[in-house]
Amino acid sequence: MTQVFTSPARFITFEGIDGAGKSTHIGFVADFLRARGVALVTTREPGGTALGEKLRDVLLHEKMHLETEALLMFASRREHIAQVIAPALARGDWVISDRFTDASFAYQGGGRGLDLDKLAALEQWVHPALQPDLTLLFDVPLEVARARLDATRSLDKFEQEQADFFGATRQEYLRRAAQFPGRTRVIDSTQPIAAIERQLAALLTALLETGVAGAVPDVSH
Ligand SMILES: Nc1ncnc2c1ncn2[C@@H]1O[C@H](COP(=O)(O)OP(=O)(O)O)[C@@H](O)[C@H]1O
Ligand SMILES: Cc1cn([C@H]2C[C@H](O)[C@@H](COP(=O)(O)OP(=O)(O)O)O2)c(=O)[nH]c1=O
Repeated sequence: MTQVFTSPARFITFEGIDGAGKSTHIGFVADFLRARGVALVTTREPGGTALGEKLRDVLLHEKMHLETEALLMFASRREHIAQVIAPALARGDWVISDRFTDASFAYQGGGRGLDLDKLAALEQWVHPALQPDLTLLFDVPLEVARARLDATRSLDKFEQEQADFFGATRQEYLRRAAQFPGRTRVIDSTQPIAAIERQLAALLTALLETGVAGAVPDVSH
């Protein structure tokens, strides 16, 4: 089925602790939307621009002061918004970003303990008027995420953190989800991939048809 989709552009972000399954599902969501005529850009943070990818390399592999880390995340984000996100939305394209500002609250705020007021000030500075229209938070217990990571890849600076770091990161993600229920949908990422895909398909169908994603459906039966 192909249809020309003419609703306003949408900004969708994917969030979750490392190993929750974001990368696994971004391709599914992008394919699902493209098949329905949506023009979209997929991108990621930190990164998404030439400068941002250089900052990503530094951020993922070098030790630095916590506030330097937070500032570089937002510096990368500023460039990303200017070069990629804002122009795409202005053209009418949708944008799917693997992480955005919720990740800074979760990792630098929750995980590392940076004062949330400082992050709120950076958020207000860098994107006072921009928020995602839909945030998909892939939520799993730490043990599940850790087992998935151990099975698949060598770990970067963040992924080498310990359980208490990811516990606090997950809690801050869930706090942000509760703070912004209008845009956030929490996906139980312990489910099989096929079940998660059914939930995502239902959310996206509702978004395309009504402009609102609706509640995460129960697909257990
Ligand atoms: N629902 C799931 N059930 C089982 N394995 C999964 C599920 N989601 C992801 N995985 C696997 O877990 C690993 C990490 O997933 P990934 O999407 O890379 O996580 P993230 O991008 O959130 O760090 C991959 O090997 C992926 O195949
Ligand atoms: C966007 C962002 C990411 N991060 C971290 C979370 C991740 O551990 C790391 C890179 O994210 P990610 O692209 O999800 O890693 P991977 O490619 O291994 O799946 O950056 C922050 O700490 N703060 C931020 O604001």
